[in-house]
Amino acid sequence: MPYIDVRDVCVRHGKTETLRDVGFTAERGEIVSFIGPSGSGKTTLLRTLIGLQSVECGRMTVDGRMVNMSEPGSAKVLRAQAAIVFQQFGLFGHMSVLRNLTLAPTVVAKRTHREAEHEAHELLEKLGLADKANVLPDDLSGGQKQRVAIARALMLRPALLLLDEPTSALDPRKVQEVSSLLRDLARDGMTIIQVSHAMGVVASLSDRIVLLEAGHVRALGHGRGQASQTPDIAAFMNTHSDDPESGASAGGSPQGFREPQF
Ligand SMILES: Nc1ncnc2c1ncn2[C@@H]1O[C@H](COP(=O)(O)OP(=O)(O)OP(=O)(O)O)[C@@H](O)[C@H]1O
Repeated sequence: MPYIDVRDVCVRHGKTETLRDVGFTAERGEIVSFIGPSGSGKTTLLRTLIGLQSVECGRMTVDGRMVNMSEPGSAKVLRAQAAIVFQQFGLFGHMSVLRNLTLAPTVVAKRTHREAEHEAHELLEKLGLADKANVLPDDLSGGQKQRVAIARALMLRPALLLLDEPTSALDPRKVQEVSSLLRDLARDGMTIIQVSHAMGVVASLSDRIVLLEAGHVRALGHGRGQASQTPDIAAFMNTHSDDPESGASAGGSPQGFREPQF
């Protein structure tokens, strides 16, 4: 049984069907990328996975346990093991970077301040932010805020990490560093799901790709750096690989995915 098994998810906003019969699976330790045109439903699907979005139909199991997707507040199975990084980062502006990182672990997870601070300093070091611990978020660049937001999510030691465009504010070198960190985390067993417009990052990181189009799954791709991929995914990635914000040059070529095995 896959670690995540999502089937037939439908989401509606008023009269608009934002997601229609969406499904995919992921194994533990895999990196899954949601790609697709603007407005195709990627962020909505990410929010749905962590119980922030009401659904009209569909089912999902995580680690073999059923998540009640029709009641956002009841997604306890997920809350216990998932963390999300939003596109707007959502940092607490009046708290130092260090406090942003240690707040949830000390208050919610009841870890000691000493332990949480030690871990926070380690993560900040890893993400090239060692000198920013006592700085307020407003005094950081967009890319620094993005890395702080990722570090804060990692402080929760999630089994499942959800990321909405995790490299959008980063320069190419930082894209490489964050990609490398995500790869290491996945190798250690963390399942990572990202929404991304950065085709180079998608190509180099993804074990699976879900191509959304107008709220439904246009194609599912499987495999990192393998010989072929689905024509629809290849076409989408090739058309979007010249996007200057795509990070294509930083992360590798969009070519080379294995045939889908869903
Ligand atoms: N709260 C909401 N109320 C009404 N419509 C919404 C809401 N959230 C999303 N939508 C609509 O759902 C569709 C999908 O939005 P979503 O943000 O999931 O797309 P996306 O693929 O992530 O887009 P982008 O790449 O531009 O971020 C859009 O048409 C959007 O307007």
